[in-house]
Amino acid sequence: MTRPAKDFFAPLAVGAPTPLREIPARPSRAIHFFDPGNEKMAAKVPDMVGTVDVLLGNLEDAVKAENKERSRQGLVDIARATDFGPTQLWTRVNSLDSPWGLDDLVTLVTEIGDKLDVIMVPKVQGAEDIHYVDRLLAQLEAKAGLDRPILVHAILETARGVANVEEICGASPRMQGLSLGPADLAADRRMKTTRVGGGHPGYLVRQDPTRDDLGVPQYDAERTTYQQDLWHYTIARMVDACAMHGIYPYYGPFGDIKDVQACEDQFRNAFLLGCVGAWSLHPVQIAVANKVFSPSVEDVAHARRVIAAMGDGTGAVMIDGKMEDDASVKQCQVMVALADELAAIDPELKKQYDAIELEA
Ligand SMILES: CC(C)(COP(=O)(O)OP(=O)(O)OC[C@H]1O[C@@H](n2cnc3c(N)ncnc32)[C@H](O)[C@@H]1OP(=O)(O)O)[C@@H](O)C(=O)NCCC(=O)NCCSC(=O)C[C@H](O)C(=O)O
Ligand SMILES: [Mg+2]
Repeated sequence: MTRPAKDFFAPLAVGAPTPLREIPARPSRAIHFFDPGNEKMAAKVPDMVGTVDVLLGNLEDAVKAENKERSRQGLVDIARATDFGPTQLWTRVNSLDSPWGLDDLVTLVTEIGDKLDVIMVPKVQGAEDIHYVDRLLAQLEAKAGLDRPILVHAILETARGVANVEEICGASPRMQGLSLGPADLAADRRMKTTRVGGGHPGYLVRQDPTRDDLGVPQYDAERTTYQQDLWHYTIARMVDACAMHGIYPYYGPFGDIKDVQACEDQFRNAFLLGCVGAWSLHPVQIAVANKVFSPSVEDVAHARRVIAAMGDGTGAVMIDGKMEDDASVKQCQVMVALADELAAIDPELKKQYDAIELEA
């Protein structure tokens, strides 16, 4: 049974901080993964502060079993030694059924809980996983004397998780957002792709055959094919569930590091559908995510024009031959609100948005 409404925002342990009523819209275009136990990667972290919205110390998949403790301790050391300024610090802990998940939570919250913004929980199956983490975090926060709650981000990477996506999003006031985990999800669903995210050339639709003068289909004639997005359905479900609960959806990883163009396309599909960011696995993907998840100057200029022309936001006007009304002004407000949030933390973007405004 879910908690009654009157108890939903009550702390789950004596001395734990009061849960937030609203999840702040903090820019998180790129969630950059690094292994805190990898000396080369860890050495790069201090210089990445301020260049990326989120730095995430990854303790789960991609960290070898024999290095789990080293990576956990590495994250504690980095968090203590680094001033993260405007950059958020997240972690991805090991799954709740693994030998490391409990120690990850206990160690990180009690030792660096004051530095951690969000804990990403992999392979979430249903509300029961979030309830478990919720109560444990409250106990640990109380023990550590934390004065603000750590937020929780769930990765959607099992068929059961997808089926339960709405209840996962609404399971706790700590829920900050969801990411797609396309590799684990593909395996769990028995999809026949071995790629880490992105499309597949076999997932396509084909143009109808042309016909000869007698109307006979020419099956052997060349026909254009159009590759489709394998992840469209899941991302759309995530976006609706997140929007319904006032939390944030993210595309996950794109494993073909060298193919920055296809990465950009996959990220843009997610952006257009409503996602606010994606994972970056390699430094080269940070710029891709920052570009894609920032509204273009043209879109911001257009949105501001529509808002200005619509006055109190009701009625209908024509702009450049197109009808704008109460609904389209709301779309424009989404665009401008995001631009304002990003401009507040990204001086280069601010300059671009301000310059367009002057020209308009
Ligand atoms: C993908 C990598 C293994 C590639 O590493 P490497 O071969 O070392 O790349 P480069 O030689 O191009 O690296 C150049 C330098 O940059 C450093 N580097 C590389 N990646 C990072 C990083 N993420 N953060 C910081 N620094 C990084 C290298 O050390 C080189 O340094 P130097 O030699 O001093 O110049 C590697 O990028 C990597 O391991 N990335 C992270 C992978 C990861 O986190 N995977 C887990 C997330 S995806 C997932 O879990 C699937 C999901 O859950 C699902 O189910 O779908
Ligand atoms: Mg995974």
